[in-house]
Formats: sequence, C-alpha cells, structure tokens
Amino acid sequence: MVLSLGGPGSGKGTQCANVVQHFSYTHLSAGDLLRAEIRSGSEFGAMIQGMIAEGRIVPSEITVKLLCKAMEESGNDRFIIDGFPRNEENRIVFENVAKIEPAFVLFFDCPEEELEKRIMNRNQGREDDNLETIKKRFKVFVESTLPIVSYYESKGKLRKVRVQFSSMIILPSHVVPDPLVCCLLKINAAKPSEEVFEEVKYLFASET
Ligand SMILES: Nc1ncnc2c1ncn2[C@@H]1O[C@H](COP(=O)(O)OP(=O)(O)O)[C@@H](O)[C@H]1O
Ligand SMILES: O=c1ccn([C@@H]2O[C@H](COP(=O)(O)OP(=O)(O)O)[C@@H](O)[C@H]2O)c(=O)[nH]1
Ligand SMILES: [Mg+2]
Repeated sequence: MVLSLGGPGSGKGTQCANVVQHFSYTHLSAGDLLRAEIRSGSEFGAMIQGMIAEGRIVPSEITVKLLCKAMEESGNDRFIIDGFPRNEENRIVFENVAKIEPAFVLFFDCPEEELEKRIMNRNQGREDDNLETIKKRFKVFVESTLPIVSYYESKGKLRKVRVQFSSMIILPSHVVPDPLVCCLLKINAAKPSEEVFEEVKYLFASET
C-alpha cells in the first residue's frame, strides 16, 4: 500500500490516476469515498457533507470503514490511498483496523498560492472549492496533516515529489547595477503534471 499526501489541490488525485494507468494499483480517494457516501443517502450523509463544507476532518471510524470496504471490494491487494490519513487519529485507527502500513508515502509539497489557483480552476462543482473553505482546508492541512507527513519522514517512508522547477534565469547586464556580472536569480515555476508524473513513475518503478 502506498499513500498520496499533500495540500488541497497539490495534485494527489491527478497523480494517482496516472499511477493506475501504468501500474496495477487500485486508486482509493478518501474524499471521493466520502462524497459517494453522501450521494448514497447514508445516515451519516448530512454530517459528512457539513464537515466537508467546513474543510473539517470526518471522524476516523467513518473514513476507515469506507476505505476497508473499498479495499475488500477491489479484488486487488495493491492500493494507492489518496488524501488519507489527514490526522494522527486517522493514521492510528487505520493501522489498528486494517493492520497495514504504507510501503512509502508520496508527498506533493506545493506552495499555498499555487494550491489556491489550482482549486479555483478545478471546476468539478465541489462546494468546498471556494476561497473561504480553501483557507480553512489549508489551515487544517498545516495543523493536522503536516504532523503525519513528519511522522512518515521520521520513519524513512516519505518520498517528496518536486512539483516545482528550480531553475536559474540570467538578467541582462543593463538591468543590474554592476555591468561586470549578470545577476543569477532562482525562480520557482510549477511543473506540468506530466513532468511530476515522471518522478512518481520513477518511485513506483524503483520501490514496488
Ligand atoms: N502539475 C500540475 N500543474 C497544474 N495543474 C495541475 C497539476 N496537477 C494537477 N493540476 C490541476 O489542479 C487541480 C487540483 O488537482 P488534484 O489532482 O485534484 O489535486 P488534489 O487531489 O491534491 O486536491 C485539478 O484541476 C488538476 O487538473
Ligand atoms: O480522509 C479524509 C479525506 C477527506 N476528508 C474530507 O473531504 C474533503 C475533501 O478531501 P479531498 O481529498 O477530496 O480533497 P483534495 O485534497 O483532493 O482537494 C476534506 O477537506 C475533508 O473535509 C476527510 O475528512 N477525511
Ligand atoms: Mg483530490
């Protein structure tokens, strides 16, 4: 089992979709399972909907039950779990119930401005994809999910995927005071998803 973690809009779902096209994994998105549970008319539907609208983390028992059921129904034994665990309690409940630990954890580390831009352009009709909820989701990510990321890092399981280019540009000499040298500036531009997948693909090919 592999986990896919990162802030809201960091590309977790996009990269998991790429993984299942190239490797024999089943993609389980915790957010998609929760949205399907709302649509199914479940007794917990209204509660889940309210929590998602506020960017809050749904009680672990519900999410873990949905994940375990989806794993059982998949008929597969290779999973990439997307957007879960989101807090320490999620992680512990899942480990106790499913009794599996990740082989490795993908982490898409993306700056907040880029996350905001991507979510505002996502156009999937999600009611949590609005500026106000994005702020709340980002806060929950920093406060509750980043500690999980650090936990996996301390266990040597974290694989950071670079979602930005680190490139150098050279300014022409007339725009800098010193004519003898050109100024080298570091710029960070977002990588297209195909390029991000090259790194993900490499990790899957070498680690699984
Ligand atoms: N590398 C990328 N560059 C630009 N846009 C991207 C990239 N990866 C994903 N996106 C777009 O950003 C939005 C959020 O991606 P998504 O995979 O849904 O993220 P997450 O599941 O982490 O919230 C989607 O509209 C997706 O098409
Ligand atoms: O394990 C999970 C996964 C998702 N969510 C809720 O579902 C929302 C959307 O999650 P998803 O992973 O679909 O969002 P993404 O990060 O992909 O934008 C989150 O903000 C949470 O409110 C949750 O409570 N537990
Ligand atoms: Mg997603």
